[in-house]
Amino acid sequence: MTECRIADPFEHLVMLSPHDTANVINATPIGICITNAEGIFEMVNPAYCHFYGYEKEELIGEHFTLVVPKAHRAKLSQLHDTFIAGEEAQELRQEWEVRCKNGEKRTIIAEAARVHGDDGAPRKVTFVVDITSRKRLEQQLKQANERLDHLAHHDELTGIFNRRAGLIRLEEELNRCQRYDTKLSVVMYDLDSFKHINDTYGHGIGDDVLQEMTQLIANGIRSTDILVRLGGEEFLIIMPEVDIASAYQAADRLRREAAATPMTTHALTVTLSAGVASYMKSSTTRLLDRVDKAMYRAKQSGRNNVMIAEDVS
Ligand SMILES: Nc1nc2c(ncn2[C@@H]2O[C@H](COP(=O)(O)OP(=O)(O)OP(=O)(O)O)[C@@H](O)[C@H]2O)c(=O)[nH]1
Repeated sequence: MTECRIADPFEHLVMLSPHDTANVINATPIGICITNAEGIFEMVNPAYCHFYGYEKEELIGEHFTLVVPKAHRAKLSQLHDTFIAGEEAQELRQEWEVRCKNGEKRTIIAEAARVHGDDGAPRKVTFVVDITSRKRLEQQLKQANERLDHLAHHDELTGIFNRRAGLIRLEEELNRCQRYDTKLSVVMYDLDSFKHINDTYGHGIGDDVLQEMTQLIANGIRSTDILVRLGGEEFLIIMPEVDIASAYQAADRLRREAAATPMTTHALTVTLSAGVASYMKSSTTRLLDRVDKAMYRAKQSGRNNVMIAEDVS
C-alpha cells in the first residue's frame, strides 16, 4: 500500500522578522489598512495611501468612512462594527464604491480579516484592489451590447421595430391568440406616391417624411399596439385584442390624420393606403398575405384609402 503523505503548508516558510514583514506590507501593490473596533485607521500602507490620494498622516486617527461616499457611510460603518464584534475571521470579498481625496469615485474589491492585537482587542485588516478600469470597461461593453441589441431589433431611421423583430412579435402575438382564444388585428400601410416625394424634394426630405409619419402614427395608436417598419415606406401595426371593426376605425382615423398633417419644412401633404385584417386561425404568412392584398386594393382604389381583407382564412 502506498503511503499517503499530507503536504505541510509551512514546510518551506522562512521566518520573517518584523522588519521584513513591514517591508512586504510597504512594497505590496495591494492597499492594506487596519482599523480598530471604533473604525479608526491605525495602519495604512503606501499602496492604500496612493490609491486614495491621502498622506498616511491624514488617514491615521480618522474614521475609515472618510474614504466612503456619504450615501454608504452608515451602512459600511454598521458592517464594520458587526464584523469586529462577530465570530467570522474573514469577511466576504465584496465590491464597493469609494471616494478618493480629490472626490473621484472609484470601485474596489475589498476582503477583510479579523485579527487580535497584542492588547487582545479585535481589529479589522482590509485588503483593497482597485477595479475601476475593469468596471468602466464592463460598463462600456454593456452599453455597446445594448446598442447592438437595439440596432438588431429596431429600424435606425424611425426607431421602431424592424421587419425581423416585428415578425417575431407578430408570431408571439398569434401564439397568444391561439392559446387564449383572443382577437388580434393588423393594419398594413404604405405611403402613397413616396417615390415622387424622393424624386422631387430629395432623399433627405423623404427620410423626414418617414420619421414624421412614424411619429404621427405612434402617437395615434394604443400603447399595447406594436408598430413595425416592414421595409421602405411599408409599415405594420399589430393590434392585440382588437377586432376588425375597431382596427378599421383606427386605421381610417390615422389615414385622415396623416392626410391633414403637413409634413416637413415643405409642408407636404402625404397620404397613406392601408389594409386591415383579423387573425383567423391561420399562419403569420397567411395573415400578412391577406392584409397585403387588402392594402393593394386600397392603392388600386385610388390611394388614400383603407380596405378590409377578404373574409377567407
Ligand atoms: N427617403 C427614403 N426613401 C426610401 C426609403 N426606403 C425606400 N424608399 C423609397 O420609397 C420609394 C417607394 O416607391 P414605390 O415602391 O414606387 O412606391 P410609391 O412611390 O410610394 O408608390 P405607391 O406605393 O404605388 O403609392 C422608392 O423611391 C424608394 O427608394 C428610405 O428609407 N428613405
